[in-house]
This record gives sequence, structure tokens and C-alpha cells, in this order.
Amino acid sequence: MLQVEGLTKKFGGFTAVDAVSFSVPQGEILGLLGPNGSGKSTTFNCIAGMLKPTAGSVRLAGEEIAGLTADESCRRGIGRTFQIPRPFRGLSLLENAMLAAHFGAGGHIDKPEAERRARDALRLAQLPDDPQATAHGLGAAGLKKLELARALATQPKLLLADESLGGLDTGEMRQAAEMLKRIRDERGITIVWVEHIMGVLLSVVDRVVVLDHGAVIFKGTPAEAQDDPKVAEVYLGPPETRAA
Ligand SMILES: Nc1ncnc2c1ncn2[C@@H]1O[C@H](COP(=O)(O)OP(=O)(O)OP(=O)(O)O)[C@@H](O)[C@H]1O
Repeated sequence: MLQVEGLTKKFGGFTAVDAVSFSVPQGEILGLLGPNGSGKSTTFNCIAGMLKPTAGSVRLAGEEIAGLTADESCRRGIGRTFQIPRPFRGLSLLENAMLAAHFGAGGHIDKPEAERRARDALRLAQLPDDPQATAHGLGAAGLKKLELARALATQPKLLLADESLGGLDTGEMRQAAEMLKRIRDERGITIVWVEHIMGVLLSVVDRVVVLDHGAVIFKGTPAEAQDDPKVAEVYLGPPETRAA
């Protein structure tokens, strides 16, 4: 579904993402991990069209999408959530999701179809779809669900989930992880999930790519990641500095 090859992003003379390559088959959940500043968001933003790569290729279902704008990427089938949810607080949850549905369809759907897509997305994210429900009073977990519903309402082939666990307590993190897994299981949506913490993510992803200083240092299963000395080093520091 997604093939990233030699993806490179430079900011002036600084290389934030350095020839990163990985692929994600249809229906897989890939965890993109790495410590702060390792290049996860920059990689993510190059795939989602928020940043133009300096070099490399990004293919979605075989089509080159590197360098497209965020709007074009969304219309090609990339849905994304944002780390910091910014819903339209004056609108109902349903209206928020309907706007996303219109956006994803490039304005080419009528109101009943946008409403159908919006209700379906809200139900998938376990939010109320009645027209009275608003974003007022939604806590961190509710706002993350709304973020997910808005991305799902664009009917993505590939869902890019950005730090979906930030600000959640342990129970909410587990529920958020289970929700992504259920969405993949029920709809077959391919997911790339970016987090800087490993924890609960490892229990639901199929494979993991770990970045450090902009480069891929590990690709493999969650179990292999937990046993990998390079992964331990970037997360925990060199062995001699770790507590016994
Ligand atoms: N617009 C920019 N201009 C210059 N440098 C940038 C820019 N965006 C990111 N960087 C730098 O690129 C590097 C990678 O940043 P990035 O945000 O991709 O890392 P990250 O792994 O997502 O980190 P975090 O987990 O903290 O979000 C960092 O050194 C960062 O300071």
C-alpha cells in the first residue's frame, strides 16, 4: 500500500530525514518509533504532503505522491490525525466529521453522503453521532477520538496516526490502541502509527520501524524490537549508563 524509498528531508544544511526506506503492505499496522528529534514527524509530514521531500519517493498503491500538497494527498487516500486536536468547537461532532468528509471527497459528494460517511466514522471512533453532541466537555481521550473520526470520514486507504497516545492515562492508551486495531481489522485500513513511546503500541502493531538521527536503525516485529540492542540503546542509553 505504501512504499517509501530513499526519503530525505533537509532543512538548510541539516538532514532531518536521511534516505529512509520502508514499505507497508495493505492492512498492516506499522509503528514508526524513535526518540525525540529522530525524524518521525518530518517523515510523517513528507508522506502526508505537509512537507515537500528533498529527495526520494513515496508511493501510495503504486502511485507517486511525493511532493503533492496535503489536500491532494488526502484526496488520493491519505487520512491523518494531528498530535494536538483542533476541532471546530462551535460545531457539533457530526458537523466536524461532515466537513472532513467533504474535504476528503474534494467537495464532490452531496450532503446526505457526507452525513453518511460522518456518522459511520463517528461510530467507528465510538463517539455519539446525534446532531446535538458537541466537542465541548470532551477530555483528551474524546478529542483524540474526534481526531480519528475526522480522519476516517475522509475514507482513507492509509491512516497516518500522529502520537495518538499523548496526554492519555494508561487505561485510555490501551483503549486508543485497541481502537486502531479494530479499525484495521474491520475495515482493512492500512495504518502508520507514529509515537515516541513504545509501551502499548508494541501490543497491537504488526511491525516496527525505528528511527534515530533521521535514519532507520531497526525494522522488524515488536518482539524483535524489544530484544534489539540498538533499539534499547536509543531508548535507554548505552548499557553502562543504565540502572541495574
Ligand atoms: N522546520 C524545521 N526547520 C529546521 N529543523 C527542523 C524543522 N522541523 C524539524 N526539524 C529538526 O529535525 C529533526 C527531526 O525532527 P522531528 O520533529 O521530525 O523529530 P521527531 O522524531 O518527530 O521528534 P518528536 O518525538 O519530539 O516529535 C529535529 O532535530 C528537529 O529540530
